[in-house]
Amino acid sequence: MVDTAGLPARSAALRMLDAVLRRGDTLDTAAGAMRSMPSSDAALARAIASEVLRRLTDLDELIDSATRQRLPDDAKVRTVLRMMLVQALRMDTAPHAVIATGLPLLTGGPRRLAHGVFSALLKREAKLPEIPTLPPEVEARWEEAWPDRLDAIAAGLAEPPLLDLTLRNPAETDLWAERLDGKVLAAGLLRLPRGRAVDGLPGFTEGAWWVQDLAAAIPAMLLGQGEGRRVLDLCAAPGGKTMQLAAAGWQVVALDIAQRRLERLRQNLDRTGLSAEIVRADALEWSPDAPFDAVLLDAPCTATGTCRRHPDVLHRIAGRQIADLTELQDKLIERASGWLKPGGRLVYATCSLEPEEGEERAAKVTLSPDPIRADELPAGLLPTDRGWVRTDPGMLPEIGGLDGFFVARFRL
Ligand SMILES: C[S@@+](CC[C@H](N)C(=O)[O-])C[C@H]1O[C@@H](n2cnc3c(N)ncnc32)[C@H](O)[C@@H]1O
Repeated sequence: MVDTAGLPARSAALRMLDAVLRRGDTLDTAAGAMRSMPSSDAALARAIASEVLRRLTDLDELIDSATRQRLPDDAKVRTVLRMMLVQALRMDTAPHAVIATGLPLLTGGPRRLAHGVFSALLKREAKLPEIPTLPPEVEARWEEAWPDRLDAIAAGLAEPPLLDLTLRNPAETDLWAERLDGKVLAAGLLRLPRGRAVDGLPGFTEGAWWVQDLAAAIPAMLLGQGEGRRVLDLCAAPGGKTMQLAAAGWQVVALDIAQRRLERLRQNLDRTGLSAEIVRADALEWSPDAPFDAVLLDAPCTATGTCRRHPDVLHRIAGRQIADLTELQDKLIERASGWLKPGGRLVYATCSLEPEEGEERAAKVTLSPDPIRADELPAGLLPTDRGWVRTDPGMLPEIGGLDGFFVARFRL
């Protein structure tokens, strides 16, 4: 009997890939359209689509080696073949199951072609390289920006990331490490194996923690304990850093422009029992009534530093988006700098691997530098010569890596 139980997940993965590669949607947006599917199918669809996006360059090279005429980049048969190959070569799916759930996505000639190419490559014992090959434009960009880090960054992309949690109460780090069987990354930060359903884990319902990559936890850590002082979390939603700041005793004003993301911020605060004043506004037009002791600006960016969990950024982001965002980042920094009390601190962060969105923006800030010290950072990370933090997915490989982030701190 032909096993086609997995067909809806493959069909959804195909739609997700089409949305990302042809329409330029984010993987999150494409996955959002799968909301009505059973969660196990949606999770499998996302895993297949993510793995294809992570390995696209190498998958296409295999496909091209087995076709007489090059298939167009956007041909459906190419995308189906990418999915079939990634499942067989990276996801341990048995070839007969791959065929049974892949070929029904096609009809006629393309179906025969996919069958032939897939079988020929398997017969030839084709393999994908351990370390993914980056798409040429990304490789060129990062080669120029990080010539010594390029191989490590690509190696960091080979596997999806582990599951990092930030605890509401860092004093309970050992307790939650034991309950969740997690590894302690730093006070208040745990790392768990991937693939566990987050909402079923101990402590989720009571809001003892939230999901946040190790690198994403650094910016708020650099403002220390709030002791009742006022901080503006500028570009706050969905609120990972708002919760960190509130848990560290800051009185937080959490501002963002996006209503839906702010709803998630509200839900996150409700679940964790933490509080913040929520403001929905365009930061380019809003002004506060009184200056703040600190501003954390986690600026909108290309998010290329999150390429391990969002491999769509490897295929969607080009120079034009980077240029548009740097303009917005400069404006946000300028406004945020004007909202500080004397002696107040600004932390600027982006989850980007593009120096234009990090180092180049920080170099233009007119506030006084407030260099970050090694003892403020999780073990194994060091500040740069200028007292900034630069992480990339190839760092800390012994514990499973971390997202790419840039963080700088200034003082008025
Ligand atoms: C990197 S995300 C913030 C992530 C958040 N800090 C966290 O830790 O969960 C950037 C945010 O900037 C917001 N944003 C973009 N342009 C904005 C603007 N002009 N005014 C206010 N927020 C803006 C987006 O809606 C998005 O939520």
